[in-house]
Amino acid sequence: MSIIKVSIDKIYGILEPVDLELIKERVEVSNRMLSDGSGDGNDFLGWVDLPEQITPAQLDAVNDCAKSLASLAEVIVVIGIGGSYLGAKAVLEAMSDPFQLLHKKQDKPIVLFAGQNLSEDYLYELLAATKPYKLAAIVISKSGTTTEPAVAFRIVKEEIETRYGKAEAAKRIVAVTDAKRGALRTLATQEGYATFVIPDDIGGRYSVLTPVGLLPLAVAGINIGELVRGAQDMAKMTAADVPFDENPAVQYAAARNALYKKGYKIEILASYDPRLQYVSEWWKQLYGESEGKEGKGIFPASVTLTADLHSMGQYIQQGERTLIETVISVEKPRHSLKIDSDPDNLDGLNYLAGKRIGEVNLMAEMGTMLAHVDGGVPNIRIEIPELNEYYLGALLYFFEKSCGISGYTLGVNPFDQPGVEAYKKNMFALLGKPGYEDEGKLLRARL
Ligand SMILES: O=P(O)(O)OC[C@H]1O[C@H](O)[C@H](O)[C@@H](O)[C@@H]1O
Repeated sequence: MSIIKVSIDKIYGILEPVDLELIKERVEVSNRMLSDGSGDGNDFLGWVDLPEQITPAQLDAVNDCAKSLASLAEVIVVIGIGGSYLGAKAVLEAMSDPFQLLHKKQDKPIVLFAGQNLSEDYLYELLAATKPYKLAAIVISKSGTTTEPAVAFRIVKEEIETRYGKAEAAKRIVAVTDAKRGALRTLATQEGYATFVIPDDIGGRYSVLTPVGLLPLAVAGINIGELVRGAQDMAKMTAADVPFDENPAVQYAAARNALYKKGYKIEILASYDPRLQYVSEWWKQLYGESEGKEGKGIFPASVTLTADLHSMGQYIQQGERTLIETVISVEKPRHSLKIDSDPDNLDGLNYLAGKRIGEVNLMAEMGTMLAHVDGGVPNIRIEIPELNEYYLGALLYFFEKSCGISGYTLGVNPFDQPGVEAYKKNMFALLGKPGYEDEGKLLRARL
């Protein structure tokens, strides 16, 4: 059995088996386009075979750098946005104890993120809170020119240099960027920072298994070897020659594209563990930037359950019927916690006595799935055995593969994001960046 199981039986009733049959061949062709490089954007396919190409020496280099940063700092600020942020954040949250900061003993450096917003207060408070701690930074930008991380890095760099001096700062800052291009590459060379390269043929949202994701995760004590091993196994299980019934990536791509054709235009990724919230955020960038173009594409949304059943649940059950619900279901909790019997039973919960919280969560998941299906929301279920590095690596690669397949099936280039430039142009013009003077005048007149 595959390490990830995709169940699509709960789309029937809304779709006929024939709807899926009609799309099967197309998704398999799309999968072959990824492996033979015959589709649009084929200069960005480096991620497809990346897992098997990662060598033990590369992992050692990342782990060694992580160790040296960790030996210098109690807090490491990871600066990046989009694909240079979400993969590391997703795995870190999924692997972490949400209450780690309350533990008296911190045996790993605390990893904080910056550069993923332009909030003045966020950055101010980050600087203030980290004052008592030994500090280091990892700055990540493929293009090396993205405004948000560049602004955050200027501020954090200044803080580190003021505290430790320029020479020591150069030991506490590591840059992950393009091999040659971009302001960050120039800056890193000039300042003498250690660097890791983001390969040219891997776009930001497909870069979690490059040093973009691996370095911050290694610093946080995550076993990146296991993460890569999971992805390696998933690459084999989703290869173009694996038949449809055994290949979770084509099954998922087929189900969502068949539903899209029938007018299901919003896909909600749901999970029943808040530690998966950022896996959903990572997934939203992956699918949103890959498919949302040329007036097409499923809108990726997410909910964390059961919390959102008490807010978004009403809409999902009875709102406009254009929703697909895709659930990431984790079979085994990391810990065991049982509900005890209470002699007074004032809360009426004795019927749950002896059950683990996980069993209650699973019944909530099953009950919700059937209720939503009955309400007209087709359900796709993605099961993983547990939340560890190996299965997370497999899950991330599964989503990447399925996303490439989905994009080609939809008829778009899943590896560009031309629409993202529009806001940047306006922001530069409004901020008075040289070269944008005329646009600036026009925009200001409209405000
Ligand atoms: O890594 P960077 O070049 O800084 O890019 C960070 C992010 O910025 C963008 O504008 C893109 O839409 C994303 O795809 C990218 O991941």
